Amino acid sequence: MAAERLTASCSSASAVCNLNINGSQRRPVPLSPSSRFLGLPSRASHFLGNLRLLNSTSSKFSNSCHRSRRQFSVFAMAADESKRAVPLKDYRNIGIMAHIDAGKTTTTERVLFYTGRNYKIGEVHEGTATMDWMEQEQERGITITSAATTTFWNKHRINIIDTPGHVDFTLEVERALRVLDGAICLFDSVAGVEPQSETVWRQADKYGVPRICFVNKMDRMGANFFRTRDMIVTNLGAKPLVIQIPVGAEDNFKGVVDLVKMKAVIWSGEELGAKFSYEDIPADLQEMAQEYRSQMIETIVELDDEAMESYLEGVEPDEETIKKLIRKGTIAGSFVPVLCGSAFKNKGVQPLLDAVVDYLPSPLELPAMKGSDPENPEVTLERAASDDEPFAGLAFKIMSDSFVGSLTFVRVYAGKLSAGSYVLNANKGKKERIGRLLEMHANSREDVKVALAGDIIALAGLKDTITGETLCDPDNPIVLERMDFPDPVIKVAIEPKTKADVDKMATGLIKLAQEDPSFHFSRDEEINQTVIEGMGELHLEIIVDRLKREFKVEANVGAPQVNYRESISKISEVKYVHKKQSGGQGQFADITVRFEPMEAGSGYEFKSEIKGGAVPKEYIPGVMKGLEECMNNGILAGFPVVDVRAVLVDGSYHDVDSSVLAFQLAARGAFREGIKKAGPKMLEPIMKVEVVTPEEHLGDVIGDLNSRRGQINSFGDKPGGLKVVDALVPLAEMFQYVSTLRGMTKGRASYIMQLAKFDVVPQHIQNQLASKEQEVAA
Ligand SMILES: Nc1nc2c(ncn2[C@@H]2O[C@H](COP(=O)(O)OP(=O)(O)OP(=O)(O)O)[C@@H](O)[C@H]2O)c(=O)[nH]1
Repeated sequence: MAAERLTASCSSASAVCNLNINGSQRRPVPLSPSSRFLGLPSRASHFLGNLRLLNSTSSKFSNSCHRSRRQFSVFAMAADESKRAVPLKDYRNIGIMAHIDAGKTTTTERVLFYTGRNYKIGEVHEGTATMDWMEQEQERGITITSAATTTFWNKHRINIIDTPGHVDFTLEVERALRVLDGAICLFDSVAGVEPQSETVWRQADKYGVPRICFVNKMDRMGANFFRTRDMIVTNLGAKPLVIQIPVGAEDNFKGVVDLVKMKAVIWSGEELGAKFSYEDIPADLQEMAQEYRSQMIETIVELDDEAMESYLEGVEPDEETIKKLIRKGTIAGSFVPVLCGSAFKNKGVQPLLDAVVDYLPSPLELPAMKGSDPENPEVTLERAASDDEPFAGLAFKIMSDSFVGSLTFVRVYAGKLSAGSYVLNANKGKKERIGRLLEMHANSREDVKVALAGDIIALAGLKDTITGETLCDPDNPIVLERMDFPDPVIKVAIEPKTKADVDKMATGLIKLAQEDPSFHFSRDEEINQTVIEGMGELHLEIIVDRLKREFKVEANVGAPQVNYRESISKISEVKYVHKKQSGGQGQFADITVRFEPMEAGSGYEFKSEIKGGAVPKEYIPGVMKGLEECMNNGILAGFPVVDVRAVLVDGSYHDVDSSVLAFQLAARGAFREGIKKAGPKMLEPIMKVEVVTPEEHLGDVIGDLNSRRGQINSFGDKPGGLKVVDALVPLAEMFQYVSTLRGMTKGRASYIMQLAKFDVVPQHIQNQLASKEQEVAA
């Protein structure tokens, strides 16, 4: 099962994104009713099956959560009165990040159990035994995940925000990381640091999210805590701070040595709720425990002069100081505390929760949220985490909901939000009425009247807000820093099967695009075609499946195509004069534009260096419009042009004959000539691919990757006598790879892939793409 799930994780190329429902799409994308998506159930359903599998346990525990509503009501009452039941310093907004199968769901369920939800836990592994269980999941669909769950530990309120197990949907991870304050990073102690952990780790670095690591599955054959610790150094470039060491391993895993207390924590059994006790450190571990404790203390005293001085004089810091310093270093990102356990065998979860409380930050310990003034984007504004600040929150997820239509999940950064009030969507400049405020607990919900700074809340009935937008106090507008949504890398044409499907499809596409900024669609009336774009095959398969299931749309879907880009390699400067005199008023515009290559991922930028009104202000929008139109249609094969800055350097005008339109047309001419002179090039998405295969198929796997224009970067070993191959391969060569790999290795190999970079397309392929474009244009 693990291999199957791993395989499923890959083909979608890993996700991410921008909402662009109006983007222009001139070139027709072939549509063959063959439907690799709708007509080919095998692979699609394999993927979807796996997704359902992921959701299944959340639904199990979600249902069970209804049983413990009383606890929530207590909180809700306090919130109704705008009083804090839990001080903000005792909030922890956290996520659990992991490579697929590392045990995120199992750990989350244990967390919910030990934090007071007295229900029978649904074991992930039980479900995998029967297909019935997956069918049941199919019934439930893929929309039942919750985005946030609230629970309590040692009087602290812990909001756990979903980060999906499936890093294919990187956007999901990205937006979760954007709104959480700390994270638990889970590793499988046998596999160590796996590629998707590396990806999420880098994302967490990007958002500066403090982390603690939990080396899970210590009961598994081949478990190795210290190897995983070393991989945290080599693969992640992080500084681990070992604060526990395991007592035993594999079948003999009994508990942990807590290096802060210098006590062994031993569990009496492995059943749910098994008791644990603090005991003396076993004799055979005393030396090792002492060594790791010394390392821990030497690391942390560096953060505090006084503690360092005492330590040098031979005085060890006391428990309280040790905890304070671990907390300080964790929040500052100086190191990552490393713990271990076995979620499945119910060992190590309670100390993990203690570590969340002890070492991860409350909203108060993080820098104030930054944003900009919507009226004047150059002005930076801040909102501190406080109920007394003006309200500011970020919508980070939209979810369809069968009861209330759609739910918008908002992280409240500052101020209070009341049911029935009006807030400003600062990105759109529109007011939204807050209908119901719902506090989510897995799949159950509780109406509350007020949400406070630090809360994660679901809003029902918002009309215009999409993921990534800021809601704020209308009298104190602010646009909070947006999340990054990289552009989609593949696209397919989609055509409704019947007239009745046309409207339903439009409604469905709009709703899905609102939920998922990594999904774009566009409609070209001229060629009567709708194209959907996403981050990979799996991503678009899910979209098509959701159109079918949730919006009852039957559609034909074409084969996937890569979203190529065009760019330039050097600076060019052109003077272009647009001049026409055909009786009556003429047209005149004269501009000089410099085109400069920019760093990868920079998109397109326009700058004006006009001095002394050489081109009057009122004509500059014409130049901008002309250039922008052209940027959607590169000169090589009509793909969007990226990473280019266009600078309007100089120009002249005519008092009578100049107009906005004349400057727009001049800009188009300047674009054509300027890009031609700037060394135009075509770019394609390159995927980082990792294939895990039995040794006997290694040769075939490598030969096949080479034939796909792959560049093999490294080989390695995996537990179980498996080989791992790391390669960079163009996405265009990876369609259908899952079935080739399966055939080649009798289903024994698996792979994952994610977007690594955009790179120049080899000349012969550029020529093919360009001649295809010419055929289409003709
Ligand atoms: N032996 C052992 N198995 C575990 C442990 N934790 C989880 N598992 C098993 O590992 C498999 C994957 O666990 P999940 O909790 O679904 O892992 P996940 O990270 O949520 O997986 P995705 O949601 O698919 O990414 C299941 O069969 C679990 O029963 C553990 O501590 N020890």
